[in-house]
Amino acid sequence: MIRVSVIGAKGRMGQHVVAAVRNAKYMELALTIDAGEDITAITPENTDVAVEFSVPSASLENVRALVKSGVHVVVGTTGWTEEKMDIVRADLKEHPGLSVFIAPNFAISTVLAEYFAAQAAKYFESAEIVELHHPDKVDAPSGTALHTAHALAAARQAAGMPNIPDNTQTDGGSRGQVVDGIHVHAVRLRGLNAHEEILFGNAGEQLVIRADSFDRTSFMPGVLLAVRKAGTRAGLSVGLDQYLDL
Ligand SMILES: NC(=O)C1=CN([C@@H]2O[C@H](COP(=O)(O)OP(=O)(O)OC[C@H]3O[C@@H](n4cnc5c(N)ncnc54)[C@H](O)[C@@H]3O)[C@@H](O)[C@H]2O)C=CC1
Ligand SMILES: O=C(O)C1=N[C@H](C(=O)O)C[C@H](O)C1
Repeated sequence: MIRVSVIGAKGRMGQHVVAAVRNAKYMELALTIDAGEDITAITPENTDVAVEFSVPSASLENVRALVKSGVHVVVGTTGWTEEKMDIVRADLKEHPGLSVFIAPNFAISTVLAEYFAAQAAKYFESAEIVELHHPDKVDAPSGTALHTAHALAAARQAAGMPNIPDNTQTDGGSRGQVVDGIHVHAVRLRGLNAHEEILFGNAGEQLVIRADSFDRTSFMPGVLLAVRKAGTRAGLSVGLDQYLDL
C-alpha cells in the first residue's frame, strides 16, 4: 500500500485528490492538511507520498517542509519559477533518493496538446496561446500556459526562427502577456474549468491545438500515476510527459 497525504485537502483539487486516493487500488489516505494546520505532522512513519495542491504563495514552503520530513512529494500547485525550483533542488541534496515531482497540468489532453504544439512550433511563423479558466482561479496566466509558452519558445529557438511578426503600434493591454516572446491571453468565465488553445499561423493557413478539461476528474489519473511513480526518479522533475510513452 502507498500511504498518501494530501495538502490543500479542503480545496477544489484537494477534495478530488482525497476521493481519488480513497478509491485507488493499493493506496490509502494518510493525513489531510489545509491552511493553518501542522504540515510537520506528515512524516515517513505515516506517509510515503504527499500530494500538494494549495496556493502559489504557500507551495514552496510546504514542499520544503515535506522534503525536510523525508517524504516524496507530488506538486500540482502553480507559481513555480526556476529560482523556487533551485531552492528545492538544494534542499534535495540533503535527502538523496527523495523525489519532488511538479506537474503544471495532470490532464492527458493538455499534456498531449503541449507536446504536439512543441512539435508544430518550428513550422509556423506565428504562435499565440489562449488559456480559459473558471473565474475563481487566483493566478493568470495559468501555470500550464506559461509552461507551454516556454516549450514553444525553446522549439522556435532550437529551429533558429526569428521573432514572431507583430506590427501593433498601440496596446492598452489587449495583446496579452508576452512570455519568452509568445503572447499569452487569459479568459476567466463562469462555466469554464480549464482550457487551452495554441494557435499557429502561416500565410493563408492556421493550426489550432485545443485541450479541454471539463471536470477536475480529468486530472486524477495523472495525479495517481505520479504518486505511483514517486521515488523512481530521485531529485526534482517537472512535467507528466516524462511518464508517458511519447
Ligand atoms: N497541475 C494541475 O493539473 C492543476 C493545478 N491546479 C493548481 O492547483 C492549485 C490549487 O487549485 P484549487 O484546488 O482550484 O484551489 P483552491 O483555492 O480551491 O484550493 C487551495 C486550498 O489550499 C489551501 N491552502 C491555502 N494555504 C495553504 C497552506 N499554507 N497549506 C496548506 N493548504 C493551504 C486553501 O485553504 C484551499 O483549501 C492552484 O495553483 C491551481 O492552479 C489546479 C488544477 C489542476
Ligand atoms: O486553477 C486551475 O483550475 C488550474 N490550474 C493549473 C494551471 O494554472 O495551469 C492547471 C489547470 O489549468 C487548472
